[in-house]
Amino acid sequence: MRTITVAVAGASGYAGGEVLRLLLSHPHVEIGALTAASSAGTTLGGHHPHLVPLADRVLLPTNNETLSGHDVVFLGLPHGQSGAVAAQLGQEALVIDLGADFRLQSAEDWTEFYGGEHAGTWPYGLPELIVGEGRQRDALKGVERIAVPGCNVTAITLGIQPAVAAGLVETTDLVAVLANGYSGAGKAPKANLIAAEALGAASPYGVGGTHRHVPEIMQNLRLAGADDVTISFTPTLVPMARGILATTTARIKDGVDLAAVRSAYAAAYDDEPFIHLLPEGQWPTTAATLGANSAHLQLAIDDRASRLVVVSAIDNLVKGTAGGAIQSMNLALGLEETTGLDTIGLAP
Ligand SMILES: NC(=O)C1=CN([C@@H]2O[C@H](COP(=O)(O)OP(=O)(O)OC[C@H]3O[C@@H](n4cnc5c(N)ncnc54)[C@H](OP(=O)(O)O)[C@@H]3O)[C@@H](O)[C@H]2O)C=CC1
Ligand SMILES: CC(=O)N[C@@H](CCC(=O)OP(=O)(O)O)C(=O)O
Repeated sequence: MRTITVAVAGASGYAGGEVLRLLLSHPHVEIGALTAASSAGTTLGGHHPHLVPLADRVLLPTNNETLSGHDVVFLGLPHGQSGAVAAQLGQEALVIDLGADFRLQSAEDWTEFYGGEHAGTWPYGLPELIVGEGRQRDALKGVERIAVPGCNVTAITLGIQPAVAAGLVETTDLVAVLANGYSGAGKAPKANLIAAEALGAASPYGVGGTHRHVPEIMQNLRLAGADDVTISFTPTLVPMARGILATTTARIKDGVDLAAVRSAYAAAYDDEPFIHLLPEGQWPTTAATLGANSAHLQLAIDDRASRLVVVSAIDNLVKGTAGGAIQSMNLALGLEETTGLDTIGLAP
């Protein structure tokens, strides 16, 4: 197998750093240019001291000159910045955007939730997404562009899509709440992340159907088979560095019991290397997924409320971003999908 050269734009950020941490264990990858914006000229070690083998690498400015000549370019840039950078890159490189710019199919949704001009739509990098009778992985082979999903979207989609695809639940009054670690917000200082106020507190954000991941979740569940989707989604920031614990509930259809639901989830996920439906009675925790490209799921039926309850846990930076991105890269390049990725978490 030839060596794959990889450049990472936004290497000083959390998502770019996590791509590099994982790629350092990828057997076929050689790490090329690392770029940033205001951090250009500094060394990577000053931003990511844990990436010891790359500590002395100097960050370059982000432009066509520094990013060209690689087989793969990862873009870990703030929303709205990837379009302009990607437009300069030729088709010879596989470009993988970790941001939101190319995820949505609807330009109206983009303008409503992000504002401004929609950059376009790229093949969506969630290999396990159920699309009709198939999986999204089939659409990723040989592609030159990939849009990596939002991390909250990944946790919720993986949690509820088997029930939607199997027609076991109503899809017009889905409810999802989740707890989210701070790293999901990126490294730039933000008002709601001042340590003295946020440490020790759980605080909601994006309340009232305003979070920009709502249209992306709906897009996925339509692909999974829902004719009509409505979801009320509320994230909460909790004082942990990484991790997402999502609880998604849906009104269960008459006559559907837990055995039928478990069997639909087993059929959907038994062959998936990174998705684990836990044994009955065992509940997902973020800790068990930290550092791993895993999603852990568990199910219950709330009989009194007639609702299916699905709890899903991921590491936002791994299965939610960098790990999912590398899984999709492997598929696009014709490598074994699991290359360089593992399922072993970092608990406690
Ligand atoms: N954090 C997470 O859990 C997840 C993040 N993502 C997505 O990944 C992307 C990056 O997020 P994250 O790493 O958290 O953000 P960070 O704020 O941690 O990092 C942003 C990076 O982008 C660079 N940058 C900023 N502006 C520009 C620009 N105009 N041109 C080039 N580089 C620029 C920064 O460089 P400098 O140091 O010079 O400022 C930095 O390297 C976002 O789109 C985010 O939504 C997706 C899923 C999950
Ligand atoms: C804590 C926190 O703010 N989390 C972010 C995670 C979003 C994310 O990383 O996904 P994108 O690529 O779409 O930005 C949020 O919920 O908006």
